[in-house]
Amino acid sequence: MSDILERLGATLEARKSSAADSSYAASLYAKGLDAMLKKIAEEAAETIMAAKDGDPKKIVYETADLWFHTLILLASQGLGPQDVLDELARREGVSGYTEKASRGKQ
Ligand SMILES: N=c1c2ncn([C@@H]3O[C@H](COP(=O)(O)OP(=O)(O)OP(=O)(O)O)[C@@H](O)[C@H]3O)c2ncn1[C@@H]1O[C@H](COP(=O)(O)O)[C@@H](O)[C@H]1O
Repeated sequence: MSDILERLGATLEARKSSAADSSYAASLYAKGLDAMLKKIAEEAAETIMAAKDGDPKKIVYETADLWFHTLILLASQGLGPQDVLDELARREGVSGYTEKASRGKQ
């Protein structure tokens, strides 16, 4: 896993036991699941708008915000970036068609 994802995942895990007013992540955990999901929806919309604008710097910036907020969601559910990387690794070399078919959705 990339070092930054590993460090950020560990930081976000630690923030789960921090006081709500001590950090941005801690405040979002305290607000609860709906607040986390709302931020993900907002950041996804901002990423889409950046792509529609065709602005590479904005796309990267907004995608970083989106990833960051999904990492908060993962941590809140007892998961971390390694879980997603493991899933991507599992899919390596498996075509979308094969994957869908194996789940009986084709
Ligand atoms: N990578 C990030 C990061 N990316 C985005 N953000 C915050 O996510 C929010 C993004 O929300 P918006 O773009 O909507 O901006 P906003 O209007 O300020 O947000 P709201 O007030 O609407 O929630 C901003 O407050 C950003 O500061 C981040 N906050 C923290 N991190 C990392 O998380 C670590 C822990 O952060 P704390 O929990 O603050 O200690 C830090 O050391 C950083 O490495």
